[in-house]
Amino acid sequence: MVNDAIFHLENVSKSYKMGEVEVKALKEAVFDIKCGELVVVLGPSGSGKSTLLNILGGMDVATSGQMFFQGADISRYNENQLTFFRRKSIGFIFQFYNLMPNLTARENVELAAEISENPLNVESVLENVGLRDRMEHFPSQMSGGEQQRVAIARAVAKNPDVLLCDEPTGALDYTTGKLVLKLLQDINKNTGKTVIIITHNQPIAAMARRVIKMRSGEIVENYINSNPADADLIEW
Ligand SMILES: Nc1ncnc2c1ncn2[C@@H]1O[C@H](COP(=O)(O)OP(=O)(O)OP(=O)(O)O)[C@@H](O)[C@H]1O
Repeated sequence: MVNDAIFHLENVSKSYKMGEVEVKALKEAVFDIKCGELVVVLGPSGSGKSTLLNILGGMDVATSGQMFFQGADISRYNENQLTFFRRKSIGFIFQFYNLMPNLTARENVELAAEISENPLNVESVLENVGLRDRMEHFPSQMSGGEQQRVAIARAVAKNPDVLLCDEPTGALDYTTGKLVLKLLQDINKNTGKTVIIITHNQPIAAMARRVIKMRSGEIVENYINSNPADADLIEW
């Protein structure tokens, strides 16, 4: 269900100093993301997508501007508050899964659940991502798509309000990538969690309710798809 803004950004900028040179990776970003939306942040390499994602997820802080999460001004948070915010509110899904190689699928998910305030049942979450028969397998015994499903289960089991996905299909073949997108879309529909996917892959934007386009550090478009496509039907 889509209702109030979960993220509200006001003139958020991020600069990096490279010796004498200043790189403006994000320039005066202004937008809202509503609670329960599926959002695709789209842009070419170097456009500032990861910079934006790092700020949204509390992994980095803006150089200037304000960012509100559920009404709270995150831009004023100290390190401890940011750590708590990341733990409680954000589930991260990365291109290369970032699973612990020496832990089974179940243990990888349990580890995340253990440090969470209000975790979901680990086995149910693994079942819901289609890994009932894979729980005792190690990452090296699973395909890329299965590993990404473990990573999704790990993010979901924390029971965060937001799933932040950084190129979640980047390391997967076409068919597996589509299955992962479908899973993210289903989680968004069935649980109402806000899902934010960053990608350079234009056709993926069709599955989003909100599309935020970036170029050279700027938000150049921000629009609503009134009729988002089923992830199954997207082609690239
Ligand atoms: N830690 C950093 N130090 C210096 N410059 C950085 C840093 N991180 C990003 N940049 C620069 O900021 C700009 C935006 O980078 P960013 O990684 O956010 O883009 P991106 O759209 O995610 O790219 P890609 O799709 O290739 O990951 C680039 O010019 C990049 O070189």
